[in-house]
Amino acid sequence: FVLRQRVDIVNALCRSGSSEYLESVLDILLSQEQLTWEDYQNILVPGRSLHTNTRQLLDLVFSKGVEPCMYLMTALQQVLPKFTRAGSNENINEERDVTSAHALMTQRARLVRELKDVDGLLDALVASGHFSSLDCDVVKLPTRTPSQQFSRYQKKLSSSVLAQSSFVGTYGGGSVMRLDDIYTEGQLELPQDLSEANCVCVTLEDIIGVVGTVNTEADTVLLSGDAGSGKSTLLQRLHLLWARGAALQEFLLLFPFSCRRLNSEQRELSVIDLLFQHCCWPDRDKDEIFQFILDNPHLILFTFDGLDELKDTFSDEQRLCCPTQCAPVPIVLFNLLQGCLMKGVRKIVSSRPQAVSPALKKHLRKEVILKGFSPSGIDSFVRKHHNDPTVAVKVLQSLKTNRALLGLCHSPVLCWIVSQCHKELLDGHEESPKTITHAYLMILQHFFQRHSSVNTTDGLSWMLQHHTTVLHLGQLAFVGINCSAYVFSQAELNKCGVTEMDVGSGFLIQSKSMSSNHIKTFEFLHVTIQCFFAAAFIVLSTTIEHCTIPRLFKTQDPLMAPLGSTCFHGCLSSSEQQQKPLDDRDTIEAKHQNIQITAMFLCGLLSQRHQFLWLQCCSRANIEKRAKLVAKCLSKSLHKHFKSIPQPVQGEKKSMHAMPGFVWLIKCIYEMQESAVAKDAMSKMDVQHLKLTYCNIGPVECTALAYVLQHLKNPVGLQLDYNSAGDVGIEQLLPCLHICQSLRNNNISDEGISKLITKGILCENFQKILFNNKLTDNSMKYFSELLKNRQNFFALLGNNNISAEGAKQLAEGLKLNHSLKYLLWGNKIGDTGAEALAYALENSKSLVWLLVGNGVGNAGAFALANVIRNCTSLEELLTDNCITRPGVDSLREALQHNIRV
Ligand SMILES: Nc1ncnc2c1ncn2[C@@H]1O[C@H](COP(=O)(O)OP(=O)(O)OP(=O)(O)O)[C@@H](O)[C@H]1O
Repeated sequence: FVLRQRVDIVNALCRSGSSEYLESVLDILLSQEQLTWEDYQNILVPGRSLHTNTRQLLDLVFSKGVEPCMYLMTALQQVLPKFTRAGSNENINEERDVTSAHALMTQRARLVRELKDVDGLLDALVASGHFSSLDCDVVKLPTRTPSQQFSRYQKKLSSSVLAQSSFVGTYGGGSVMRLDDIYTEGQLELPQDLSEANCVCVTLEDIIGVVGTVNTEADTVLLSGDAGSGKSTLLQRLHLLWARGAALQEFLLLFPFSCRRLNSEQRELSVIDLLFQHCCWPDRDKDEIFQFILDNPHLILFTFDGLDELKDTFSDEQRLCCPTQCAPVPIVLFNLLQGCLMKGVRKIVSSRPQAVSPALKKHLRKEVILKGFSPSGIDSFVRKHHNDPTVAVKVLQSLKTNRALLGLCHSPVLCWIVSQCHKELLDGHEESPKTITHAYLMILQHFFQRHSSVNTTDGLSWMLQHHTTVLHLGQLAFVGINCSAYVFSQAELNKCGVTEMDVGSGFLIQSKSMSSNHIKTFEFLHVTIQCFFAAAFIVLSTTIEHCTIPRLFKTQDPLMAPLGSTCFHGCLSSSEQQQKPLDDRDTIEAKHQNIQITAMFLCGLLSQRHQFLWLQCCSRANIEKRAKLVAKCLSKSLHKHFKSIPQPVQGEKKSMHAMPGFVWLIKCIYEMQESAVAKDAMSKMDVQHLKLTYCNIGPVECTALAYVLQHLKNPVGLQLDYNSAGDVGIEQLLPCLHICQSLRNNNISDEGISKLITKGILCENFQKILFNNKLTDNSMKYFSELLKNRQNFFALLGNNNISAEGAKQLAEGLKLNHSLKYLLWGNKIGDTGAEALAYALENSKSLVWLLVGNGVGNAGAFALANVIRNCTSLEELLTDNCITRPGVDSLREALQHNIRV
């Protein structure tokens, strides 16, 4: 019967599209011991189609012999009573015992799923005299099938993930914001490779998808991005979508970890402890659930947020392969990332870029970079943040007029600050901020005033009123930054004098935790806010050591000692005081990145603009002394940087390839807003060429760069390729465009281009711009104008989005230009565009590379034959287009002519 009716059985079990019937049959066969747990797993393979699973059941039962087949028929009859077949009915019906017990059996699978309150049911049965307490004990033994235990665990895990991911942490201090209401897509990109390709934007799904994979054998995806770029929030979004069943459904279990919290785990743990104790405890059948995880790694996803916050540096030296073996948590984590442990489980790890050492890169499946908000992202975030659309419009308008502030808003954390402080921003009492420090001071004042009984609008009194809170929180922050501690116990709060009232100011929030150990801990709203308080402490404290400030600026020095001040060591636990050996330049920078952010805030807080705040609570002499010291340290660090530049090879220009440390020092100078400091710092820069390629320069860095580079003694050639300046950044760079040579791969669109070109026409240095950006036909009129006026431009517009229409406009300018060598590869100008260009370029003698990859067909080829006839410099013309035989013949004929000439 099983063999004969195979098709009907498969159809009957799968007709509903749900696996409910199949699961019920399996449950029955399991309870009758006709199937083993192993059989069950072989049949019900998650992710495989229902039909295949059902066929697997039939094959297996058939191979087991007649008796299991009889049980299968009975089970089918129970689960699908209408499923009757001639020849089988009588037998089945004979054996059928239509009792209520039987009815219960039929409904078994559904009842098991739906019965949540077993205890209540048992009580009722005992009360009605149907059950003894002994019966109850028997029922309470674990009698669920493995799939039911598993789905129960999955439900528990997803409901705790849902609870943890629904709200955004930064809206602490009383206000709560749902992630759904505020989440705004950030700009996600794959790393730009060296082949000059356009940067590739990706979506949330692509983080796990195949796009951008560089090592198919590795399981770890890196999500990298600067401080406050939104990495934690993006992971939180992924968690939320998974828990809701809206994304990542190929994974049955998702285990989210925070490296920040893993830091506090002092015990040695095994993977099993890590999963169950730090994420979700299985109330029963722990071993079976773990076995399921081991057997199905492809159905499991781990996320690790903030690898840079882990006290230990990634290393692949200590091997751990056994999932039940205990080891220090960082060792377990590193072996998971490498795939030594639990190979096949997919991992997403987020980190600031500086913390990604070459050792880790070897083990990455791919990298995805989060670049903060795009201009439209800023718009949408501000609108989401304000229920009242008129307020949102006002905030956006005010951003339009303050371009430096708009630049800051590309960083989501700053966009959040600006939106929170919209009242302060819009009331016009104060100059609106253009430095990061100013924005953070604004949020400080905003939080204090929100909780203050006295409504103070002038800066004089708010700082005075709250300066002890700033001091307490500052000390806690400073101690933490010094030893990479971001989670604090109540005892640590007490040691730094942090009172309940200080906590009430809203800057500290209670840590979220999925761990089974429920000790209350605190963390700052955001780690950059911790850096800000640490800097405020350095300004206010009367007890810091003299060397603290110089040490802040020595963070590029590999052998730098910790900031440590003996008077604070009392605040640290002995484990915190143990500094780990510094072993690798990349990771040293990572460990010090928060110290660098602290140093940047210190520059801002001691700037002339903000000194008045501190003068209310500290002596003028003290503040002025510290401000002088900071300026001196900055200048010294930059000079040291310049001195390290090697002498040029004979005949070449002296060139400096800036390291990330250079960009940080420039940002510190910008925060100080003192042109004397900028001038002094630049006075020693003795290079002819400054290469800032791949330096992660976004709009904020462009503002700082333009501020400082204006003070150069002699102009340099500035190369800013492979950064993310974007339209807003370009605008900030205008004052130093005269020294700029190239801006390839910078996310520039038509909006940014008009201003750039107006200025670019006047800048002789500007020769090689704008390949691999986002330009369209709309900006070709500006380029046409530029080409008419400038004869030393040699490369233009490769890999943008220009079509025939744009090519026609450009042709106008090209007629008058005799310098261009490289033009328009990787666009989509087609035949019509090629014809227009061919006409304009008829007499060109300079072109080397033209129209590769542009969808040009035969008509275009015929037209371009003329260009070939006359232009002897051409090396590559029409590779990668759609030309067929007639077009090729015409080009060949032109080439022969060219060669003869
Ligand atoms: N996509 C987003 N939508 C809405 N708000 C966001 C988004 N990303 C970040 N934010 C806001 O910015 C704050 C900082 O972001 P987040 O903590 O995710 O940055 P991060 O990259 O993890 O920073 P760090 O490296 O310093 O830990 C968030 O608390 C939130 O207020």
